[in-house]
Amino acid sequence: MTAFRTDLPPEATYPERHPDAPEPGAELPPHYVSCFGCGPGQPHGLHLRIVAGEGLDLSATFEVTADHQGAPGLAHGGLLASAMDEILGQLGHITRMSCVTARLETDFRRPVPVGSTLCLAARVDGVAGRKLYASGEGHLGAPDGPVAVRARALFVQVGLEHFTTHGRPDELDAIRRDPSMITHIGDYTLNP
Ligand SMILES: CCCCCCCCCCCC(=O)SCCNC(=O)CCNC(=O)[C@H](O)C(C)(C)COP(=O)(O)OP(=O)(O)OC[C@H]1O[C@@H](n2cnc3c(N)ncnc32)[C@H](O)[C@@H]1OP(=O)(O)O
Repeated sequence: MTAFRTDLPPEATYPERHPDAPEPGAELPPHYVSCFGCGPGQPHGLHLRIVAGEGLDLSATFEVTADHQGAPGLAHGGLLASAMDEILGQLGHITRMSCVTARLETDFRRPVPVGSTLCLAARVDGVAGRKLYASGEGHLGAPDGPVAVRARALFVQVGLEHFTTHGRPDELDAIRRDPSMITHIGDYTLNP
């Protein structure tokens, strides 16, 4: 096991954009209505709106509000890491791999004031078996603005049983009652 690293291993390959990946420019559907990162039904969430790029990449905007403070008037680092985790995890939409985060490394390069818009960018760096390597940044104010946060992550592909085995029964029952709480595309159920 290559523990505690997200470096791309030599055996990694750069996958094709999946033929059924969302069209470039399309906004991705939230994978789960109550997701902290993207769920519209999560009142305390980040409400990221994530858009597919031309290749194996995504972009998003994150409006930093007073609810996201750590120090007075400044974003909490853990929330910035959460935003990066979300957009990096949703790269699975492009490769059609349902993944969970195994490792997330974050560099905080500049303070992020409340009231800022953070423009997020994320890309697949490579895939090795079940492992998907990804990286991304958050730019202050504009997609070419100064980098405030950088992240690199390793995601591991899992089956639906990961969620049915480990998820809390209350939420799983709610999804059984209302399957529209999670996103299905054709015969493909996104990581809930
Ligand atoms: C669809 C799109 C929309 C999807 C939209 C989804 C967006 C959601 C965004 C948020 C995502 C999250 O926060 S997910 C929630 C946070 N994450 C979690 O709860 C995951 C908790 N961890 C686990 O359940 C488990 O540890 C797994 C599934 C990650 C791995 O367990 P496993 O299945 O038994 O596999 P295992 O053999 O241990 O590991 C597989 C390979 O990965 C390597 N590996 C595992 N962990 C690490 C690690 N920390 N650092 C380095 N390497 C690691 C192993 O060495 C191995 O390499 P090799 O020997 O094969 O070479």
